[in-house]
Formats: sequence, structure tokens, C-alpha cells
Amino acid sequence: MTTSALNAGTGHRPLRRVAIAGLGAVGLRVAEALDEGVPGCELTAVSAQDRDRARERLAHLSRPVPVVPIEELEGLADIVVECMPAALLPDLAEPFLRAGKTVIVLSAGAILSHEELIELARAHGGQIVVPTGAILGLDAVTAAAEGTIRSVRMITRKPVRGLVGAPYLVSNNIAIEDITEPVRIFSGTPREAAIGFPANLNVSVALALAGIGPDRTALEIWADPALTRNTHRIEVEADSASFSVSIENIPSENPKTGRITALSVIAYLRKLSAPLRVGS
Ligand SMILES: NC(=O)C1=CN([C@@H]2O[C@H](COP(=O)(O)OP(=O)(O)OC[C@H]3O[C@@H](n4cnc5c(N)ncnc54)[C@H](O)[C@@H]3O)[C@@H](O)[C@H]2O)C=CC1
Ligand SMILES: O=C([O-])CC(=O)C(=O)O
Repeated sequence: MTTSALNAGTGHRPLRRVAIAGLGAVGLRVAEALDEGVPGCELTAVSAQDRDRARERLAHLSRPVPVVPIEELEGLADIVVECMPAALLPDLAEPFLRAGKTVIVLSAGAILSHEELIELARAHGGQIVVPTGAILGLDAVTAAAEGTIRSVRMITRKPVRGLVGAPYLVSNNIAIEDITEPVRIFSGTPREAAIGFPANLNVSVALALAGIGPDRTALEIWADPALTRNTHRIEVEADSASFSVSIENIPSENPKTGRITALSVIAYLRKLSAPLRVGS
């Protein structure tokens, strides 16, 4: 049996209307997958900064979808996939959460500066979903967190072009364009990285939210001129298990973003209606 056969929807539930906010590397790939068919889901609207450019990027889809401002998405969808610059999260998420709907958040770092969104979800029966994204092992980390986790450490290594322009580098006058060997550019916490690297280290915030939080998780970031892939290693010590996992992400059309990020969202949407779900 193929994976897609195992994951095919049952057909007994109403279709979930899915909107995509942001039509960059992640958004376009998710839109294409929904257009090709994810059982139980249909793409009903898209939001983009440049609406004409978005219509061009969507021209190859088999079914046209409206391109609307983010304020109009809530009326058109049950679930929204946020894949925009982090600063836009509250404007997008609030109406969905107030209506008891689901917001899939890729800009996970923005949740730390907008924790009121979690309260809004709680009050109205909505849900914020942080997909596994470009990282791995969050299933094991959430399981270990049901017991006691002693420590979580993450080491990220990225090619130079996946890091240049990050606010932390700019404000600390750290120039990495001409480095010839790996340089550790940051040692701190995901809470600090969410501010200093808002477009590069959402994965560390996802890990922190799954485990021991954004202040106790230890994070190192390295710029490595020899790398072509974004690599992340996680080391966990818990009373249930010790484990370490690592991933080498092939960059998408956006060099900061691994290709697997969009696939993680598609896998999540497919699981919503699948008769067999694997992983917690
Ligand atoms: N959680 C995770 O594992 C990962 C999260 N990310 C994050 O996911 C988000 C999306 O990543 P990418 O698709 O690579 O980014 P991208 O830069 O390729 O795309 C973002 C899109 O948002 C659009 N946009 C900007 N302002 C907008 C507005 N007002 N309304 C609608 N659209 C607007 C931009 O035009 C752009 O097309 C980023 O915040 C990124 O940091 C990326 C990789 C991994
Ligand atoms: O794709 C990656 O390696 C991770 C990333 O950009 C992020 O966490 O925002």
C-alpha cells in the first residue's frame, strides 16, 4: 500500500476550507499541493503582498482562488496557514482564533511576543498549530515533556546566504559575508533568537514550545561558508530517554527556508482527515 493510499480521506467529513496567508516559498508549495488534492481540504483563498504577482504565481493551478487582503481571509476559510513575515501574525490570527478556528503558524517566533493569542484561542475554542516545519523530533520532545526533561540543546549551522541580513547581525555589526571558516555567531535562547533572527530560527521556538520553553532551551547558531544546507542538531536529556537528532535541509527558493517546511504543513493537513495517523 502506498503512503497516499494510507492517508486518503474517508469522505465522511465536510471539506475544510483552507486559506494561505503569504505566497512565498512555503505558501506557493502548500497552495500547489492543495490544488493537486489533499483529501478533506480545499484551498479557498490566498493573501499576498503583491496581488498581481500572486495571480501570476497561481496561474498554473487547476482551480482559480481569490487573492484577498489578510483581513478578508477569515470569512473564506476554516483554517489559515500563516507563512508571511513574522510581524503580521497578530492581524491574521486574531479573527480566526476569535471565531474558534485554526491558525497554522510558521512564524513560530512571533508567538513569543504575542502570547495573548494563546489566551484568545483558549477563550474561543480556536487552536494555534505550530507544525514540525524544518525541524524534527518534536513528537519525541513532547512525549518526553510529559515526564521530566533535564536539558534541551540545539545547534544550528547555516550557509552564509541563509543568515545575512538578520537583525542580530546588523545591530551587533557582525559581518559574515567574507568568512572562510565556520563562525559561532550566537549563543543564547530561542526567546532571544526570535528577536535577533526572526526569519531564520523559528525552528528553535517550535522546539522550545514542545519542550522546556524559550528561556531554558540552549541555542547556538553557526555561519558556515562550506555548507549548502541548513542543518539543525537537537540533544535532549530526559528521565524517559536521551536522544539526539539532526537534519540537513535543502533550501527552498528562499535560502533561509528549508524545502521540508512546506511539506510538513501538507503532511499535517493530510493527517486531519486520514483514517490512519502515524506519529503524535
Ligand atoms: N517553523 C518553521 O520550521 C519555519 C518557519 N519559517 C517561516 O515561515 C514564514 C514563511 O517563510 P517563506 O515562505 O520562506 O517566506 P517568504 O519570504 O518566501 O514568503 C513570505 C511571503 O509573505 C508575503 N507577504 C509580505 N507581506 C504580506 C502581506 N501583508 N500580506 C500577505 N502576504 C505578505 C511576501 O510577499 C512573501 O511572498 C517566515 O516567517 C519564515 O521565517 C521558515 C522556515 C521554517
Ligand atoms: O529552514 C530552516 O532551516 C529553519 C528556518 O528557516 C526557520 O526556523 O525559520
